[in-house]
Amino acid sequence: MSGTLVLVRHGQSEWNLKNLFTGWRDPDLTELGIREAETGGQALADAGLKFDIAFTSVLKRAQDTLRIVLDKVGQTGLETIRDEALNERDYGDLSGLNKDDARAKWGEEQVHIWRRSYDVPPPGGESLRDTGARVWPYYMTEILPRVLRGQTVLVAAHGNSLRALVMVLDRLSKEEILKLNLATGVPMVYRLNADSTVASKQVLGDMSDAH
Ligand SMILES: O=C(O)[C@@H](CO)OP(=O)(O)O
Repeated sequence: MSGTLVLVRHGQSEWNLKNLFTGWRDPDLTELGIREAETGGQALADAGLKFDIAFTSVLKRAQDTLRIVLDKVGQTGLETIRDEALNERDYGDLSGLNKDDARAKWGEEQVHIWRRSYDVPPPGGESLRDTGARVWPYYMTEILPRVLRGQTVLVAAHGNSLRALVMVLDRLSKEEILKLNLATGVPMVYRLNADSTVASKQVLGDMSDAH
């Protein structure tokens, strides 16, 4: 066995609450989102996890979640790499629109296809496959080598950038990943084998609803 990879989706954001497509827009966490991050951080502290390095996106909701988690595990100021490769899927022209208004305008089915198909991008935006096309290489070159050297690495990111990673780690099919909604603020702890396959996966509590 080599190292440990912990993935955590940011807590609820203002735009999750308002039911808006968010993508690369940059809303803050809500009070609930802050509490979700605290709960996730406490679960990591209770599990006795200590990190060597953290990764996050360039968006506030993921960075704030990371800061709260690091505070809970007693590692404020841990070396952190921020990269837009870990950003949420770009929602293109849908960014900032209300999800129900979009359903009224384009129909339930079309909006569902944009939100949950594997390779149909929303207008001007990214599909999950497009998101994976930037997340996977970043994982391979920046994150995985550290885990294989035995480090414990924390990644605080987004619903869809993390779904792209979970798809590969859990060997999920396109159909399976589309059904998976990651809970906010709930850490997923992966222990990896030396050949980069998953030795074990533990989800630390599952008290939060996915959005
Ligand atoms: O709005 C977004 O950016 C994402 C995540 O909240 O939404 P969806 O559930 O459609 O992937």
